[in-house]
Amino acid sequence: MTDRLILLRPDDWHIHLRDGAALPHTVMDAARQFGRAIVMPNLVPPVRNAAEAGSYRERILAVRPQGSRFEPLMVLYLTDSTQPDDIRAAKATGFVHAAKLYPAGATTNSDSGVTRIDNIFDVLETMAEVGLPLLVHGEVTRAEIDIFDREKYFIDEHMTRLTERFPTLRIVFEHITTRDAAQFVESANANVGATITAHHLLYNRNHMLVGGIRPHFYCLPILKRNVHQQALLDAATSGNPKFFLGTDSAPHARHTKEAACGCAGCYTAHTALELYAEAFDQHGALDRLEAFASHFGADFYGLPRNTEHVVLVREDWTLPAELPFGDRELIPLRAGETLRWRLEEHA
Ligand SMILES: NC(=O)N[C@@H](CC(=O)O)C(=O)O
Ligand SMILES: [Zn+2]
Ligand SMILES: [Zn+2]
Repeated sequence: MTDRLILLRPDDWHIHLRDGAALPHTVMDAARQFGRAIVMPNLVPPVRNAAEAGSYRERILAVRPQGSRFEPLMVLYLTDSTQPDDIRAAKATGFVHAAKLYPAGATTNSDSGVTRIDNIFDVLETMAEVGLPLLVHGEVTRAEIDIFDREKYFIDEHMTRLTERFPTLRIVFEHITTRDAAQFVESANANVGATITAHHLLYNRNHMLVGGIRPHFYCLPILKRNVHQQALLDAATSGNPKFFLGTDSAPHARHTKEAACGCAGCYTAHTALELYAEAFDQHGALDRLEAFASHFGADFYGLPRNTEHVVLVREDWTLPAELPFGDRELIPLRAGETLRWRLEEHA
């Protein structure tokens, strides 16, 4: 049995760092685990252009822990009024690495998202031309569609035609949660990849709903049934380079989750690698973890792989019951519970 894993330092290809008083906490956690992270732009107001991405990046760098070389990879938030020139300007910065499509109303802070995908086809054309990947929150938002089916509908109504219409555009189907999405990505062309979260590998909707409703398991896209969890585990551990690590770590202060109408998002950045290691270990695939966590994402984005290493040891330890979060507190996934793996401070 492997008790010590040395991995090339991983990157997180989908994280929410938030802003303001939250930022020192989220950046510290991300920087301890990852070399780089694709930083989601769903602030209020969102990160819509190169200038906004530049100032957000500065705010992140300002709170980076001493000695850390953690690199935030910035993302534009597409709206109905994004123009091809916004894409060109963003690409020219060198620090914007993608643009994100949030269907309006699909998830946290998506009110300014795109109302009709066809309205931004000229923008997508430009992205294909300049080589800026499109990141997609793939859920339809129509009220009559069941929340558990929204990803599947998005594939049928949008993903298929997007990949056909823009065959040279790199597209990341973010935080996939269904067997349908895994199959779609597998059979799509080589420009289509997907991120998979640790919580969708470790849990299914029973964990959220059996024996009481657990708000800290509530995220979007919502946890699905067990067969989908198994399909995601198969995809993540398959060695297929289209599937790579993206935590979708999405912090919300405790009082906004433990509420009558609680926010969507799980906080996993604090123990991301430990959680992924547990999932891969349970699936008998620890030998596949490094490629998923440290190779495939960088390769997909056309960035060099990291050169430093991190060490994971098999060792039980207990997470704190809560973490500080500005002047509030944050309940991480698995708060107060035991983890099987621990990331060592230094390699
Ligand atoms: N995943 C979530 O449940 N929430 C994310 C938004 C998102 O990634 O869809 C957030 O920003 O809180
Ligand atoms: Zn999302
Ligand atoms: Zn997200």
